[in-house]
Amino acid sequence: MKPKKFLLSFKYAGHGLKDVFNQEQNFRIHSVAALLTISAGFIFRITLIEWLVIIIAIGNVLALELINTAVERTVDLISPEDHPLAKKAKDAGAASVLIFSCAAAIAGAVIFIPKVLSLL
Ligand SMILES: Nc1ncnc2c1ncn2[C@@H]1O[C@H](COP(=O)(O)OP(=O)(O)OP(=O)(O)O)[C@@H](O)[C@H]1O
Repeated sequence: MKPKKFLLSFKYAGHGLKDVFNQEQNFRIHSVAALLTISAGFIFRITLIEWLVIIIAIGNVLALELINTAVERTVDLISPEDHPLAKKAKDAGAASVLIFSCAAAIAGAVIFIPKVLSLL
């Protein structure tokens, strides 16, 4: 790949990120949750392994939100009218975000609940 093309791919990814952040409320909610979780990580001085779990969880939730938005927009482009397959595609995309968000929330609870309880 040419260096210019490689750098342009970062620019296009930045455009995608900015656009989804501006357009999608769920992505903004997950971004705020990510910032709060990272702040909690610093406050509770979590371990290196705990940081790895948190960073992987946050990265995957946000990446899945971006992919889900891509699915939604592609479906809207291909099938502006209601169609049972359009619904199945969108609902499967939404379910992927839900599944990983639940897993990330459980991982966060396993890491942070004992630390919060130890303060009581
Ligand atoms: N073209 C379509 N055909 C059939 N069902 C659809 C279609 N578009 C959306 N739906 C369904 O309607 C429900 C609500 O969808 P809605 O349009 O509110 O959200 P979305 O398009 O999935 O996401 P967003 O609001 O972020 O664009 C979902 O179950 C979705 O699968």
